Amino acid sequence: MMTDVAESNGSLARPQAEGTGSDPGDPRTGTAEPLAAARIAETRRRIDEIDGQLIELWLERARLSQEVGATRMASGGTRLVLSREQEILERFRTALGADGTQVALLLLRAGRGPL
Ligand SMILES: O=C(O)C(=O)C[C@]1(C(=O)O)C=C[C@@H](O)C=C1
Repeated sequence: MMTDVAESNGSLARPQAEGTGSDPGDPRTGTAEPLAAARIAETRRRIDEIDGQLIELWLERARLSQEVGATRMASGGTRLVLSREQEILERFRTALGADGTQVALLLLRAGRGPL
């Protein structure tokens, strides 16, 4: 499947076009070379495991964030704590660069909702 990807500059980029002159072989792996295809399939199994864990962690984090917000608001506190959000944004930016900031913004939104 060809899927557009949002680049950090806001433009949409197409992944490297299929059919750039080389033999795609099996379209599921993108190679005609059996050893490479086997290695790709094996590595993809690990990628799928990691993606599953990321999804679980994403959902768990969102639930915990909502719990913290509900506890604070039920006690008369604020919905948001912006200094805490800054800490989180900085942590992700330090570890992952500008894309880390984007990830952290999405993580925060998944928990407390849009600003
Ligand atoms: O840590 C908190 O106080 C939370 O409410 C959780 C959280 C987060 O998702 O990390 C969400 C909203 C706040 O503005 C800050 C952080």
